[in-house]
This record gives sequence, structure tokens and C-alpha cells, in this order.
Amino acid sequence: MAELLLAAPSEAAMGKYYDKLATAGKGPGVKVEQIGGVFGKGLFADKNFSEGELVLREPMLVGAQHENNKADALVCSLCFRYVGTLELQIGRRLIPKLDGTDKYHDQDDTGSHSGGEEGSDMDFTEDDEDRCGCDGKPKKNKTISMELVNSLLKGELHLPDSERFLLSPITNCPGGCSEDVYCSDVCADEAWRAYHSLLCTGPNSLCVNKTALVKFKDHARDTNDIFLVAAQVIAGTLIRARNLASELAKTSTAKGKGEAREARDILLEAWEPFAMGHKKVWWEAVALPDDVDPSQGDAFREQFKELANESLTNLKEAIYDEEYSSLFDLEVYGQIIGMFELNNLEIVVPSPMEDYFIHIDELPLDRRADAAKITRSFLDALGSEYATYCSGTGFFALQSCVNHSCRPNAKAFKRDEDKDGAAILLATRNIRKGEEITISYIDENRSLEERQGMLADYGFTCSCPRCVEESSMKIFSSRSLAGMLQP
Ligand SMILES: C[S@@+](CC[C@H](N)C(=O)[O-])C[C@H]1O[C@@H](n2cnc3c(N)ncnc32)[C@H](O)[C@@H]1O
Repeated sequence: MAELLLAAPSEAAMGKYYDKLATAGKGPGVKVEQIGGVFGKGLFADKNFSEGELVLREPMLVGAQHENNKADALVCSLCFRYVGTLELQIGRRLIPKLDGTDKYHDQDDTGSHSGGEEGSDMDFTEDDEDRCGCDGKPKKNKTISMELVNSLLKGELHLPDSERFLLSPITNCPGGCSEDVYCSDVCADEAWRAYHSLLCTGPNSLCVNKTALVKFKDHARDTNDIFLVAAQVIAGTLIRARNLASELAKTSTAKGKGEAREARDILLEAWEPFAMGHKKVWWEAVALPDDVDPSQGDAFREQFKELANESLTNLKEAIYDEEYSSLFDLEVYGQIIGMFELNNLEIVVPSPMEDYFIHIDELPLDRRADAAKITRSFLDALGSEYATYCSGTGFFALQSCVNHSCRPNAKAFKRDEDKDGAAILLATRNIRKGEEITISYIDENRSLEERQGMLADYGFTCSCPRCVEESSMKIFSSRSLAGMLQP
């Protein structure tokens, strides 16, 4: 039965799925159509768009904040909106810097910022000891006390004007785990219903083996956090299949009809959103790095397969369901991650700290001096990465259909009002109804050779009109040159 999940969907099935999305009001103004050949399907304008206009705003189907970004940004696990208070966000970032557990940032990064007054009447610790930097030179590191950071975390210390930068209060996970927090009951309930009830490590978790689930998560954090997103696909499909089965059982009993639909058909229906992104398995989809000898390609790919197998073994122990056993097939798991490899969007949500410190910097002089007495030391202690963005990866139903062009007509871009992880596409020029919407996956201001090299990492050779034109011009000019050189 795994073969059914691995099969590419028919054009009819795709048409039905994307029509369903359109009917549900997802992506108004755009539609998915088959192009064929190397392009497969693409996203098309269903109305005229003006330059700068919003073409698409779409929440992710599955996604996760990167593990190495979690200390930098406390965000809603479902929509990636910053939560808590500005004080909490700053305090959380300072703890690892102060207790030396910061694995991901330069410990000697003291930064230097304008707008502050020297000195402060707060209880700051000026640590002026000489420290040895990795360049061998002594560095002067200015820091603040843990006591002060704790008062930020406890909400006892309010930063000036922070009430102008209110974030959504934290909603805890309904399952009681401490790993995930939300910006509202709506997000908490939606995540719970969509996949988290099976992936929660809290007391109300519905997984079958919590020890195995913890092991699965630890393995993912230590190796590749994409496994956490793949688990959302498996858990989500399982939950949808079970819900469909119980709905069908109810209706067939009520109507006195015979057997309910087979588990096979139910699973296929539940799998639908991910069947559409059908691609290669992970170990075939990954690009071979330059430093790997092509003769070692098979061994390199085998390592990915082995890693996926380790991960799946733990996940299977944690949430296995015999009825839908094919969901736990290694090739299916590999295909989900391969689909992410080729389709996922790197999600970025700007930090409210950036706006906050800019705000302080732009206060009228008299107020700025007072405010900076408090904020300056925090800013210095945070260092130059004071406003590191929230970053993660997500899979989107419509955005994942957008093809690349080296002469694109849209771009992924967050506007000031976009405070969550939704995919945003803006028109970079006027787009007529019926035109394909394209973005550039790379820096398109490069030469043909450089662009093709960069796109090789995405696993394809670009056939966009610009590449076709430039390639044919290159062939033409090399032929002319060859003609001129003929005796
Ligand atoms: C994010 S998906 C876009 C949707 C895809 N066309 C589909 O049918 O699912 C990216 C894939 O589309 C194809 N593709 C996108 N842009 C292309 C281009 N300019 N030239 C050739 N293939 C392209 C490649 O197969 C690539 O891996």
C-alpha cells in the first residue's frame, strides 16, 4: 500500500485538490495549473495584479522553527508570531550569554550602538576584565547581572515604552508540554487537532509511547530538525484518516449502509495535501556537495537514508498505527523529506526588538537620554545580533507550486504588517490575468553560468525564457566565432 502513497497524483486528482482549495477561498486571485514538461505545475494569476500588490498570503501546512533559533525568538509554534513580552524576549536571549550556554552565537560579541548615554543608575555589572578573544587580543566585555535579567523575565522590570510593542500573551500547550507555546487558543487548538496531540510530550499526549517520542525529538534536534516537520505530516495524516474513518462509520451506520470505505481509500484522502508535492526521496533529492567525490555519491546518499531510518524507527515506536502502517514506510518518510528539500520555504519573521530599539533611538532627545540609560546596557549585552530574526522552515500548499524564473514577476517579501510565518508574495511588476507567477529562488543578477550552478543545488536546470535566450545567444556567438576562425 505504500506504493499508493508514493505514486505521483494524476492530473485529475491534482485539479480536484486545487479546485477544492480555491473553493475554500485559499489564495484568492491565483490558481494552480499544469504546464507540463520540466515545469510540472505552476501558479497563475486569476486576475490582474499591479506592481507592489499582494499576490499571495498563505499560512503554512506544516513547519517548525529551527532548533538553533529557539533561544533567539519565543514564537507561536503554529504561526510563528512572537509571544510574551518584549522584556521576556530580551531576558531569554541574555540568559545563555550570561551563563555561558550560548551555543550558537559569538560570546565576545559586545556590539556597539548609538543613541545611548554613557553610564547608568541601574544595577549593572561592568565586567571590565580583560578576556582573550579568538584573535588573541584582549576584549572588553560589558555585561549585566543575572539578577537584572531575572527581573526582566519575571516582569518586574519594564523597559521604557515597551507597552507600544505589545505581543500576544502566551497560551500554553493543551497537552501540558513545555516545548510548544501559542499566541492564542485558536492556534493552540488548531495545532492540537492538526498533529500536536500525537507529538506532544506532555501528560495529555495521545502518542502510544512517550519515551520513544522524546527519543525521536532528541534525535531530530541532534541531527536534522526537518524530521520534526516530517513527523507533523505523518501525525496529521494519521489524525485526518482516523477522523474520516469515524465520520464515515457514523454515516454508514446511520443510513444502514454496508461496509464503510476501506482504510486504503481513507488514507489516500487524508494524504492528499502531501501527495500533491510528490518529488524524489530525500537521499536522491539532496545535491552532492562540491567536496564529495562523485564516486562516493552512493555512500553519501546512503548516510541520509540511514539517518532517516533511525529517525523513523523512533517515530514508529511513538505513534505507530497498524491500520495505516504504510505511512511508516521508509520510502514514504524519505519522500516527505525529499519534498521539503525541493519545495520548502525558509521562513523568517522580523524581531520586534529591532523596531523597539529603533524607536528608542528615534525618541526626542530629552526622552531618549532617560530611556537609553536603561536600554543601552541591554542592547550592549545583546550584542550586534540583538534583533536576530525568528527562522524556520515550512511547507505551503500554493507557494510550493511557484516556479523559478531568472526574470521573475513576484518576490517573497514581508511587509511591516506581516508579523507571522505566512508566505507572502508581492508583484514586482504588473501581472496580467493568465500569466504565470514566478519568483527567483536565487540571486538573478548573476551570469548564466553562475545561475545554473546555483540552481543545480535545487536539483534542476533552469529552462526559464531568460536562460533559454541567453543559452541560445551563447551557442550562436560561439558558432559565429568558430565560423570566423575557419580557414
Ligand atoms: C517549488 S517546485 C515548483 C512547482 C513544481 N513545478 C511542481 O510541479 O510541483 C520546484 C520544482 O519545479 C521545477 N522548476 C521550477 N522552476 C523551473 C525552471 N525555471 N526550470 C525548470 N524547472 C523548474 C523543478 O523541478 C523544481 O524542482
